[in-house]
Amino acid sequence: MASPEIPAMPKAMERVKAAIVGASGYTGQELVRRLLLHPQVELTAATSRQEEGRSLADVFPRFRAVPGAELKFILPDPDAIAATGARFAFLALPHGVAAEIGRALLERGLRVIDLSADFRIHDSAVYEEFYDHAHPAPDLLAEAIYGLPEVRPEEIKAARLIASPGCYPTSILLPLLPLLRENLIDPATVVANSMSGVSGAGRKADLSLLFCECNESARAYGVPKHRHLSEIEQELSLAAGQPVVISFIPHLIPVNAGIATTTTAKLGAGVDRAQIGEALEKAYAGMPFVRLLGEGQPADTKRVTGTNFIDIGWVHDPRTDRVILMSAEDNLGKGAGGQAIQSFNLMAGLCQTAGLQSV
Ligand SMILES: NC(=O)C1=CN([C@@H]2O[C@H](COP(=O)(O)OP(=O)(O)OC[C@H]3O[C@@H](n4cnc5c(N)ncnc54)[C@H](OP(=O)(O)O)[C@@H]3O)[C@@H](O)[C@H]2O)C=CC1
Ligand SMILES: CC(=O)N[C@@H](CCC(=O)OP(=O)(O)O)C(=O)O
Repeated sequence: MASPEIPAMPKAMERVKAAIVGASGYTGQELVRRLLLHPQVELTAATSRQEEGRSLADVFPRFRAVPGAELKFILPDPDAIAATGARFAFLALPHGVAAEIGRALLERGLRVIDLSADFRIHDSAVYEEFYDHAHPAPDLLAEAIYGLPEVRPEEIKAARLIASPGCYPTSILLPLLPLLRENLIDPATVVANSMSGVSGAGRKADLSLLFCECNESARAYGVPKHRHLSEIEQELSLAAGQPVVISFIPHLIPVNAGIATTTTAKLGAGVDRAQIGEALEKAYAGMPFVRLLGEGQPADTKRVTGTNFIDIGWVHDPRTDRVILMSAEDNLGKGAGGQAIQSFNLMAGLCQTAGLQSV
């Protein structure tokens, strides 16, 4: 009997060289974790002003013995980053700073995936209204693609500059967009309540974020005009084909990571509740990182933290004729670093799920 044929080993693929600017923060650390283990990426640069000269493994001991973690932090100097041969740069920097470094890297031929808010808002006047300073690079706004891979994959593939969405917006937009596109809800009635873990605020010293201030505690903040409303309303309005204004109430809860969002809206006239489930299925069938839980199933942050999934459940309340959408994601995963890598995979012509399959 002939022995079974041994499949040929795939040829070693050339790795795509990538840099992380702002690698010592929370989203930077998530990018490091994912990219060190990404089968088709070589991390060539990681920046931090405070950690310059130390290795990734020294600063983050959990990466000890992981190949590549001997890489040393360098200063966020665009020439030094470009000199490492990186073709892509992830910006995990505060807004305002990101646009300036992003421009310098684009000028040096890199493709940029920005995790900050700097390129998310198409209108620089709206950016200024919500971020309280003039836009640092308004001439680049026209080419930036709002990077929701489930919504505009083809534009992401061709992009030079990605504005990766915010954590709260991702959890609000993905459940709502299909319903607005299909006119299933009344856009004037949308209310979104979100709860975020403390890593959402970044890795910085802030009295209100100390353990004793946050632990065993929950509080609303940023009301009534949290800065994420600018990008949420922009994307909802595009989907609805008319201006949409919503109420959004974020809350801080005492967990390290995870966002749970509950969004409600009145059903449109004559809409049957079954159309809600159908629209979500139609929008996300086959999408690797959107898990539809179905009718009556609440989403739970415990099932998504550490992953790139967003879970979405829904229920109809016949007393108020409102649909209640329940979503959960990791703010550092699908809400930030994971989603940015999903866009990067598309841009680099890789499988969308590469490096993102941990559960
Ligand atoms: N945390 C979250 O859940 C999410 C965050 N985001 C966005 O991603 C970006 C990064 O967030 P996050 O990781 O939380 O932030 P952190 O505060 O945790 O990290 C910021 C990083 O930027 C570097 N940095 C800060 N200031 C400068 C500067 N002036 N020049 C160069 N580097 C600088 C810091 O290193 P050093 O000071 O040593 O240089 C650090 O590496 C932000 O725009 C944030 O709004 C988006 C989605 C979710
Ligand atoms: C808990 C907490 O403080 N969260 C942050 C949102 C973090 C985030 O997503 O910032 P981006 O706008 O860059 O996406 C906040 O409310 O400002």
